[in-house]
Amino acid sequence: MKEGGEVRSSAGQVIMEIESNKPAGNGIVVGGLSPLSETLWKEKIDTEFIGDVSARLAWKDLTVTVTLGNGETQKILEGLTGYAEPGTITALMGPSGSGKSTLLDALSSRLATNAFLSGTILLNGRKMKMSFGTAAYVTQDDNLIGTLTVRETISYSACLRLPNTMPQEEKRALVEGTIVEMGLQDCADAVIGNWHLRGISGGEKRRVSIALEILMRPRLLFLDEPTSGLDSASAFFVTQTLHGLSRDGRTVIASVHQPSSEVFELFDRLYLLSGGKTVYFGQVSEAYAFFAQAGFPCPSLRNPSDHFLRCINSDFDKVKATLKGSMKRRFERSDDPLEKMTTMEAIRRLTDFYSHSQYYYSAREKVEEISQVRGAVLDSGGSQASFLLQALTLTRRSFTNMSRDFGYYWLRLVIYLVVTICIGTIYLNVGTGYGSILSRGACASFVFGFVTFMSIGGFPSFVEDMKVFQRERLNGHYGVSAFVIGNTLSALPFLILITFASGTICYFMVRLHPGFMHYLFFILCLYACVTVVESLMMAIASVVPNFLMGIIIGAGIQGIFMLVSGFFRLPNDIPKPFWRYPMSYVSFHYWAMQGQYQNDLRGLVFDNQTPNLPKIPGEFILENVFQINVNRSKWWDLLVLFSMVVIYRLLFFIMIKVNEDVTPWIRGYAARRWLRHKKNSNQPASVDHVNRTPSLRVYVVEAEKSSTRS
Ligand SMILES: Nc1ncnc2c1ncn2[C@@H]1O[C@H](COP(=O)(O)OP(=O)(O)OP(=O)(O)O)[C@@H](O)[C@H]1O
Repeated sequence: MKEGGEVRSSAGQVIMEIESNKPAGNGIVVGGLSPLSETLWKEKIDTEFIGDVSARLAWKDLTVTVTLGNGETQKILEGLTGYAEPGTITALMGPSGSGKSTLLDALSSRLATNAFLSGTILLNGRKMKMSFGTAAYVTQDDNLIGTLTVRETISYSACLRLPNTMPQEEKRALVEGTIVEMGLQDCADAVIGNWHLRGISGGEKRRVSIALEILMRPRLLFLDEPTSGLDSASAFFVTQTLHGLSRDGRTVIASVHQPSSEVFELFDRLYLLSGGKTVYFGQVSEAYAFFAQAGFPCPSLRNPSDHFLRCINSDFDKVKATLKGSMKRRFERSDDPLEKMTTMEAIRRLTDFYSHSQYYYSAREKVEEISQVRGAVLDSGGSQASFLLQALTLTRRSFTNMSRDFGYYWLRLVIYLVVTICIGTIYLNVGTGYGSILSRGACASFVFGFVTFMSIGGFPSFVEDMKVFQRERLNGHYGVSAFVIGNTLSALPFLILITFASGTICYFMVRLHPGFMHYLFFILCLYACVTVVESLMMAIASVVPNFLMGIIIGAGIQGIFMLVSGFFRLPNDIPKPFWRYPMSYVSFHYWAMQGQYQNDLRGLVFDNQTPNLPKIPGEFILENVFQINVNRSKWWDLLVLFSMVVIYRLLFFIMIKVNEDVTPWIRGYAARRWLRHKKNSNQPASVDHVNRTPSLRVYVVEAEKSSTRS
């Protein structure tokens, strides 16, 4: 390659011109990189292409079909053709349900598993060479950690993704540069905010979400409704920031709902959709003329974008149908051609007009032209930090969040202390009288059953954690193992504190079996149970992101485990099939009770029912009253409990993986089978065009394989 010169294909044909780091007209840096961006890209990109890592995206005859719950199929997008060039910002507009998000998802390989794609998507002339780090995707929801400040949020993200070899000052400079780029200087040290912390505004949150995605300097940026829910000033500021990002040579595509005229003017191109079809694609400045030519001129004093949406929003038909009397006559007298026909008719005319217009032909021509140019393989590969650095950063970040979020552990600690003081006062100095035998059993059952049960109180915080994880995971910030390790290590001190404090109160107030080893066993047993419940709830949160459902499922599972723990029904009396084998052995309560009974009763001597009868040794009670296997050491029970701690953490890991890989695969498989079945039964759906399951993860694996091959 010659700098600023030509690149030739093996056949000697000129395939593209590269003007490295050279600003194009009107200050747009096309293909060039700021020194900061270059640090991140140069090691990753085929040196043949260094100098132009800009993203040219083109899509041709794109159709998306989904399978619905009732077995029907529906076309959500139909034959869309368009392109996006570096240095430009494209607005996807259309009424609600027109397919904006689906188009963004299709372009960024994030389609749902029941959605099937046909047509071609080319990035730099290559079929779908896109993976986690290449294109950044800012979703509608700002899933951020509420207890961190803006600066901390961006800094942690930088540590998670920037290479280990990058000096700290450079990382800091990149963070500060991003803060300035997104106009977040004034709120850089303010917390994001959560249910108990007042934080930054909605507009600022949006900008933080965008900042996190532009940190790695992606060349292609997708945004799903970055301005929805914002007031006009915030919406303008956010769009202006995006406009600025595009002028740095990036390719920006954003779906927008009802932009003000100031916001609308900031976009370069407009892709107008209605019912999944293209109504208009071209320069924003030419849309006005297009609508006039199609017979729907924008009335003076009307915001053009409002007019375009008014023309294609069929909901207006329903509104008009409900008008009565003078309101109806007022519409009928209007000169506006729209009032003389239904919106469905207007949409039909506009789509027909577009498909035969010069706008459509020039778009196709441009798409062909872009498709011929084979540019750089854009793959920044997501995170460039080592696994160790990721795990360490996640541990630090999660620990900071846990220590600042009152609802995560502090509230639980308070409740644990209150409840254990209650237990302590109720069983105070339980002694060794005849009645204390049952009291000791009941106390142990309550502590290891109900007290550990309270750990489900952390579920809302787990769900918040999982949302942040899922956003970051989908954008390739780190892997599942690093997340699970970070979460486990950061929770450790809090769980130790909770079990140590509440266990100590309970142990000494009730005066359980005296002796340090007995005390230690009790605390370790409580710790293991609380940790198992914690892991169980995390595993549930990874697949059930709904508070209520998750808590019900968690409570249900624990309720069943408690039932077979050996207290509510003695072990030998539990029905053998299923409940005794395997359920009681699966229940962590069972092992905790077996161990704690031995820990507490063995070695003690209890009064008999009447004073003249001989005293009862603890071992006798264990065997004959609680039906405990006294030949097994209590330490074996503790060992089983700690193995469960490991198993349940692994379960958490496996559940995330299943949710990520297996569930989408099964859904996709079921949807494909259904489509095939419909085809065989000669129903309208066609599978001929269904050439792949659009799973991002599957795609990434394939992309990696093919890049290794090449
Ligand atoms: N995976 C899916 N399965 C079934 N239907 C879907 C799926 N994805 C999208 N749809 C349907 O396709 C239509 C277009 O959805 P999409 O979210 O793309 O619209 P949108 O223009 O982004 O809407 P909004 O502006 O309200 O977000 C909707 O009717 C939606 O219900």
